[in-house]
Amino acid sequence: MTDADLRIAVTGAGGRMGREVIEAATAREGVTVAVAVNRTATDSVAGVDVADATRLADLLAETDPDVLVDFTGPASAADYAETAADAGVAVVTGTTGFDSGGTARLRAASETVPLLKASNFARGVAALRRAVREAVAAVPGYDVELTETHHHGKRDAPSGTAKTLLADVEGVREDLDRRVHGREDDAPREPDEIGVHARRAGDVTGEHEVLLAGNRETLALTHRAGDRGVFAEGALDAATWLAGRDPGWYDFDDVLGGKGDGA
Ligand SMILES: NC(=O)C1=CN([C@@H]2O[C@H](COP(=O)(O)OP(=O)(O)OC[C@H]3O[C@@H](n4cnc5c(N)ncnc54)[C@H](OP(=O)(O)O)[C@@H]3O)[C@@H](O)[C@H]2O)C=CC1
Ligand SMILES: O=C(O)C1=N[C@H](C(=O)O)C[C@H](O)C1
Repeated sequence: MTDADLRIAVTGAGGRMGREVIEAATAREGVTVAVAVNRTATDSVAGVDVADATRLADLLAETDPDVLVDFTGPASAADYAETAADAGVAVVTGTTGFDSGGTARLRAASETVPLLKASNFARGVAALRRAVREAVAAVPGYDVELTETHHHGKRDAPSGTAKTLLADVEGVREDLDRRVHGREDDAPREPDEIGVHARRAGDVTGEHEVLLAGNRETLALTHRAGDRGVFAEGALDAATWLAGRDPGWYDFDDVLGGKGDGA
């Protein structure tokens, strides 16, 4: 499927990311917002009417979009994914903060429809993840500290991207088996720790830094998102790629790596 015939549904249409997705979609040639919903009453966004989210199932049945794009909260994202699965609509979710039960609900939905989940839709973060895995492997024994900074409206901490990066580090360094969140103690750092620091301030869009230190040197790998458009564009790229795929669980690397292209 190409951009030319992509029709999307947007949940959380009144939120920071929902608005950004609608604005990016209406600006992108060939993409149509078929449905937009929000929990609380919301005026139209970029000329797109926003309906009450309780009507989502009916609206999906009426309009039959290709992909539902969700940036909401973990409880609603799981609900919306199930509603989309019931309607046979593919799901792209960028929502973060799922517990194991929420993730299991998404996994169950992915047995019925294609579902793509990513904690970060910036291409630079995909590159950061690769760089982090390579760097961590290249300097065994170095201390690893991860710091993320976000706007003061963000609810979940640490960020979904931070958790993804932590899993990446732990996948390479099995000796790092203890996440230390913040640091408040009277003891030196232990070698099995990964320090995790979440900062919330002002309107920072999103920053992630992985610091490696040892052997009289430091190496810092950092990504800064300039604005939310970068996430919205990545989510639309993901939606375009996902439409028409087989049911299953996909991530943003599948889109960037071209896995399954032409299918
Ligand atoms: N993967 C990525 O690249 C990115 C992911 N995110 C993630 O996207 C999510 C949303 O972020 P952001 O847009 O900044 O958040 P906002 O708080 O600005 O918006 C959240 C939206 O979700 C809705 N919502 C939240 N909880 C519920 C619920 N229980 N039931 C129904 N609707 C609900 C809100 O509705 P209402 O208006 O009624 O409150 C609102 O429309 C977060 O998890 C964030 O981490 C953010 C940026 C990039
Ligand atoms: O809530 C946000 O704003 C962001 N959330 C995502 C996360 O939790 O990693 C991605 C991005 O950093 C912005």
